[in-house]
Amino acid sequence: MVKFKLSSLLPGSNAGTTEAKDVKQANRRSFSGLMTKPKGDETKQSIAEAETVMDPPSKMTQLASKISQETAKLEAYFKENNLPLPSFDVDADLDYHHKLPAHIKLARQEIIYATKELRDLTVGPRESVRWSTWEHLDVLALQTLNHFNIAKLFPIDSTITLGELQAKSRLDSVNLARLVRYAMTNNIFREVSPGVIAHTAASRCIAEDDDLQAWIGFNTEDIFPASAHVLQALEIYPQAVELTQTGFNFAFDTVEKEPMFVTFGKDPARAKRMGRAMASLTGGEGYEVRYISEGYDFSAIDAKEGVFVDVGGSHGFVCVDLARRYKNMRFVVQDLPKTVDSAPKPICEDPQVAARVELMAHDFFTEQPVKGADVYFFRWIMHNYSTPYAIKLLRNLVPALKPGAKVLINDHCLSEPGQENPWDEKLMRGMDLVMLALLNAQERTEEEFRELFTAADEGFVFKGVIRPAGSRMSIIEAVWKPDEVEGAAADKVTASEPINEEVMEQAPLEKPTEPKVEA
Ligand SMILES: C[S@@+](CC[C@H](N)C(=O)[O-])C[C@H]1O[C@@H](n2cnc3c(N)ncnc32)[C@H](O)[C@@H]1O
Repeated sequence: MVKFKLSSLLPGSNAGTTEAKDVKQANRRSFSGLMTKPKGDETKQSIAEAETVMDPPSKMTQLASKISQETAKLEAYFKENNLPLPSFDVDADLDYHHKLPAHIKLARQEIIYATKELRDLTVGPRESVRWSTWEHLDVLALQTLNHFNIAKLFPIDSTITLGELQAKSRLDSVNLARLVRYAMTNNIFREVSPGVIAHTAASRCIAEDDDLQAWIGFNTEDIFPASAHVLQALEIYPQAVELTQTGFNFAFDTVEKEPMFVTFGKDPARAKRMGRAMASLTGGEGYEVRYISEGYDFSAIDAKEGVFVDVGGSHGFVCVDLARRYKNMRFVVQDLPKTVDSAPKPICEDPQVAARVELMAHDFFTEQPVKGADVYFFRWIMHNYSTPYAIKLLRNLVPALKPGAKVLINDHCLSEPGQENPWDEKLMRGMDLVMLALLNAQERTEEEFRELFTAADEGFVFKGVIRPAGSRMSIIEAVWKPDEVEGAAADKVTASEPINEEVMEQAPLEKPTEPKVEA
């Protein structure tokens, strides 16, 4: 930040130059009350006073005070409510953010942004850039420790020597020690005395949370190698739209052979890990499924026992959540045969819910078989595809759509740079790059979603985007030919009719159809 000195306005300085005029202007705007020209000793005194007055706190000081103020708010809340203070200790509350009211969540967020900014300023630009290139080593340590199940090898409430830990693991002593000790720099494990390891809150999460382990496995063993091959993919295929020309394909030797989902379909363990990873993310802050049931009003559809189709709905957790809230709607969860086969059966312990949620094998690159449903829902599907493929998915709905049918996309909706809070911006733009690495796909802005529907068919009327408060994801809505809703045409299938039995009984597809993008 350039700081102008009042002394530069005095006789003998470069007053009269353009630069000096600009300086005057700058000062006049900020400090109009100081512009009467002082004389003699008064001059010096006034300058000293003026400089004291005009010296605003530096960016660093502002950030430090913000951190201090917001931390005081957060801590006061913990104390007033007898909650344990955040800590790295093994018995810490692992998800305390869930318990905070909105204004305290805001204070927590402010601390997160301000600490990052203050740290970056303090480290300085050159050193920040230099060492940001080593962030993959955090991933490397997490990958290996998770893969070799190190966190599970000793009880949460006890300690273990590195020697004992090595005896229980497949890693040799040198590699085990260096990986564990690197992880400690991120508060995963701690060394209570030389060579003696204990759990921390973070290593306890890894030891106890199977979905989190799957999330780490999927990210570090699938996304991490894929990311490391994006450069190679972009060198050869700079247009980056095809599903078989991605970083993932280069990493796993499937270039021009098969898209990632086909590879996963052939490997049940890997597919299951991805499914559990998605479940872990869905429990993560800002991604909870409740934002769909709370953020969008389905009561009119519920009242008429309407049908909701979750296209690419994995194991149906969105439908189960909706069915718990809406007691009359019926649900069809569509996914690839192997995913459908691996879904829990029954899909939920509550029979009233389970009876209304049906699983169906369907390849969304083929025509939609459930005709006349009220809602076709795509959660984390459109962002898996570049525009030509995403258009194809929407077009595959068209023969099934009745006037007034809703198409809801639940994805991130990117804002202009700088509009999101810095944490959300980083995560959402991170997801955009993950999509590039795995599938040559992308996150989209509202305008890009609008264009997607327009390009798919002019019968789609774009309605806009809802972003429930607290959610990182948005609900993007289009309605099929809403002007034709009046009269008999409105319901090709009446809402109270059962879902087309023929469709529900169709043989599961053996293999997903690989789409060919039209030129
Ligand atoms: C990123 S996951 C999203 C899952 C779920 N919608 C959610 O919100 O977590 C993508 C899903 O699409 C499914 N999928 C991939 N290709 C498909 C295809 N051709 N037809 C149907 N489902 C497919 C995958 O099996 C996976 O469950």
